[in-house]
Amino acid sequence: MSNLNFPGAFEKRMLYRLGSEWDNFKRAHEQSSPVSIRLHPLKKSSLINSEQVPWAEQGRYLPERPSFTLDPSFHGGAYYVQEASSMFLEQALKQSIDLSAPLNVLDLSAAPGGKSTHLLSLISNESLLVSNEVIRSRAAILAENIQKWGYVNCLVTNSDPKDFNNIEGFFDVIVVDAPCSGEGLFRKDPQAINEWSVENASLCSSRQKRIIHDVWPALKTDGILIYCTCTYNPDENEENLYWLQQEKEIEFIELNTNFSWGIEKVVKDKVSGYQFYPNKVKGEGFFISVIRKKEYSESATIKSKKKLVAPSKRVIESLNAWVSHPEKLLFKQHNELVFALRAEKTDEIEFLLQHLKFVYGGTNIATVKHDKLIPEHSLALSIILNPDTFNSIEVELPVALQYLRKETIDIKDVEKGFASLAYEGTRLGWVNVIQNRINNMYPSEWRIRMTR
Ligand SMILES: C[S@@+](CC[C@H](N)C(=O)[O-])C[C@H]1O[C@@H](n2cnc3c(N)ncnc32)[C@H](O)[C@@H]1O
Repeated sequence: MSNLNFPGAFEKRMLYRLGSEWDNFKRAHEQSSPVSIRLHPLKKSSLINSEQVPWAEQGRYLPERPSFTLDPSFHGGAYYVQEASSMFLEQALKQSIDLSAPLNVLDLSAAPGGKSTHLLSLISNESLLVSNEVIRSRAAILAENIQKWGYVNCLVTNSDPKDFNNIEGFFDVIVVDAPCSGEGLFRKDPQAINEWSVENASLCSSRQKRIIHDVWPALKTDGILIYCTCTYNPDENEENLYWLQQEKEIEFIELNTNFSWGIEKVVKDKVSGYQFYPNKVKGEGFFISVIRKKEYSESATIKSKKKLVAPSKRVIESLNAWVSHPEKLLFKQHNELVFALRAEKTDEIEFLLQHLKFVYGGTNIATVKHDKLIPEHSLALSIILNPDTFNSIEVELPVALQYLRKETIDIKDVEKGFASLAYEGTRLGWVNVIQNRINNMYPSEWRIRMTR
């Protein structure tokens, strides 16, 4: 990375803001971006011993960028590739709310799923995450990443922020990782420089205000709004929050940051936020602020129409053996598909579905075909699979890659029936072992096309 040409107006503003730090800021953009991942807390990974991201328990820096596409563990959801600064969400949550409580959490602008998978690792099993993305094609990628992460307490939706207007006082936490002018990504993605303009940054600022305004009623009194962007533009950060402070009764939550992390506090009147600069932190540009809603909010009355239907008793009895804690789940069926939801959140999910556009919910368990049950791919990747029910076949890298490319695989001496395929202890999906062959059940739409 070298010789980035910053837009003139950006350079002028940053020079004024950073003063003597400007040269260091520019120099940081001549270095390559640190590579970081966040480990799944319940799956295995050989990358666990890499250097830890100081503000995120499962965050790890890698010495260089490997080919993630050719690492089967990545496809099994053993880790998520995520920029380190944005993992600071963990501190924002841990320092502002009791994460052992059963919470309703909304990630409003969630695709491709970095913050949502992180949230699922942090909240309790009794909590519910609504992971929403307004752009349809991006919502599909989000659903894929959520399935790979394998938690059952999540609902993926494809709604506009204003659809949350009717879900008054429902959420304990709302994360708005707002679409922004992306100045903090200039190093990692120089294309962001070409897309930047004064007009676009100003449009982003107005859109962010509209998003916060639309989603605000859905936050409970005393609930937490975590607002973040990957930009330095004050109009999209502290100025927007200053506007919020003028409009609503709120309180900013101060976070403890270790001096050595290099994070800068931004203060404007009563507004406080935290800014990450690539010359000071080991990560990209980022802004985050944590706000408590102080004004009164009516709480949503959970009246659901109970549209979701249960599968037959016979199906439930069979599937009870497929999952680890069947007593904590409710199975529901839509056409041939049976999926599981956390029992205590089912009414809330039914209520939410009256207002939001459903994409994916809970964990897909099985397809009912005549009187047979065929395990769903999501179940293989999920943390609720009962590991004793199906055979698991551990394979080496070449076979794992053949499997992920959906090619024919040849494994000798395995029992007939459905079995999961695992690489370094992480399940990748299902195979069906029949007489003389093995059916590769990897989803066609997810197969990898890269050969090396
Ligand atoms: C910064 S990205 C989110 C990244 C994501 N939170 C993560 O950690 O992986 C912002 C998201 O906002 C979505 N978005 C775009 N326009 C929006 C709007 N008007 N309201 C809400 N979200 C919007 C984008 O599609 C994009 O997925």
